[in-house]
Amino acid sequence: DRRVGPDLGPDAPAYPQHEVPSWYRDAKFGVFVHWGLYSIPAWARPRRPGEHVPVELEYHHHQYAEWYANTVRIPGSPTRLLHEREYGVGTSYEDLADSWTIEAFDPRRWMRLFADCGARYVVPTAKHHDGFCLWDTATTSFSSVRRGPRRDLIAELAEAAREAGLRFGLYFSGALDWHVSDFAPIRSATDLFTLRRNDEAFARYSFDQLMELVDRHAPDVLWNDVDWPDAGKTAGPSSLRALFERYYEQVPGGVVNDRWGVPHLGYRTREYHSEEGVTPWVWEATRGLGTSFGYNRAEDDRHLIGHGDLVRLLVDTVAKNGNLLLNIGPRADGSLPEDQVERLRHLGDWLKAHGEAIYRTRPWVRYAEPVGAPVRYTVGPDGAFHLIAMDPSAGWLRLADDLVESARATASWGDVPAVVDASGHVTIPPGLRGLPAAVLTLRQAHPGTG
Ligand SMILES: CC(=O)NC[C@H]1N[C@@H](C)[C@@H](O)[C@@H](O)[C@@H]1O
Repeated sequence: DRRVGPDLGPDAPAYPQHEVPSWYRDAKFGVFVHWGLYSIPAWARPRRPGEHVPVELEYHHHQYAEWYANTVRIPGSPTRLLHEREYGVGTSYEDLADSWTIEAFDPRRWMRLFADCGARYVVPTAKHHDGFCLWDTATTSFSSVRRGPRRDLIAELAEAAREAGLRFGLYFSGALDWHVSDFAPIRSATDLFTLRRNDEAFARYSFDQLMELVDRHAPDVLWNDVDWPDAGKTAGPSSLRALFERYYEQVPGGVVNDRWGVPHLGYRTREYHSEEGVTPWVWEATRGLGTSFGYNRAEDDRHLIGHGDLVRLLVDTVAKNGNLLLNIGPRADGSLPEDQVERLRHLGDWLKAHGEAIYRTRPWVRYAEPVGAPVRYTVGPDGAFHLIAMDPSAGWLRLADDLVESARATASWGDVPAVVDASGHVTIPPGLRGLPAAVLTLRQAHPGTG
């Protein structure tokens, strides 16, 4: 029962054409940061990987800690019970704003870490569904400048990101803002579509907020979430069309995602999912390191993706023409959870050794083989062809027929020549068998260059 979008009628705006910029396609790896009031309670009912939650409990047991403001309002939810126990019945979620202190916040350290771990862009939340603004906005007093930290966190993050050589994007919750809505809590997928404002005043509010951020920081990525208020989807000075036109004018190398609810997008997004194969469109896989974007203190190492699986997730995504936007959920005080940092560093170490097979590459005509050892393919800007073995511990693999000839002539594991026999059997050097993925590079032009 997905709500049919508004009938935009004959005056439906014509949206600007805008290519996904090559910096974005070359970047391959970005860091998402969900940080806000929800990081104070930092709690959602932990969901074990693969656990099935019946659809009627989806929202009652929401695994996203950043949804606390909604979950806490569902009578009897585990979040409501925890909140009453820890904060008392009389404390609202919004009251927490005044208790937010960020004594451990060090934006330069964050950005140096992300850059050192191989990220090329960073996308922090400017405003999530709770409506709390992390920048010096003139549109509301519900912000990190007027409450709690009394600091313009987006400005500090923007400066630190660019100082660290990172592209700087912004996440914005276009459709949901629970501070300026007074609906009942969302308890189903249907509620998610019906319990939201679509009026002109809200469309203008969202437009004004996002334009403040565009005018002030010229973000390289506009990462809108869920949808946009319907009243902003028709013609008018504060319409989405006007927003895109102003954005592209001010940020010619900028890029938007695909969650605006109108027939305009930059790259497509997949959340905790992947594409099936190489796609003609540019896309981005996003997920938390665990089952939540906002920090969830109820999660432990068992809930987080394995170090090796994280490397293979990036490789698989890139081979399918995607980027990975990996989320970090800082604690309220601005410190970064050690188990998250550890995975980021492990990915960074792999990228330091094998980044040539990732950055600035493009997919080949196929991303993998239907049978045989799991491999992924990428093609470098210089024509170098990379076969990435996804299970080096097997010790060997058999090349597809169309690769054997060029492999026998030029293949190497880094600077170690590869041992390839006439049947395409190639040995994986023992020293590489402990890696999460090993890279065989063919330097010579090969069949089917993508
Ligand atoms: C598919 C979709 O609309 N997801 C919304 C979801 N996006 C994540 C990146 C987080 O920000 C969630 O809190 C948000 O609800």
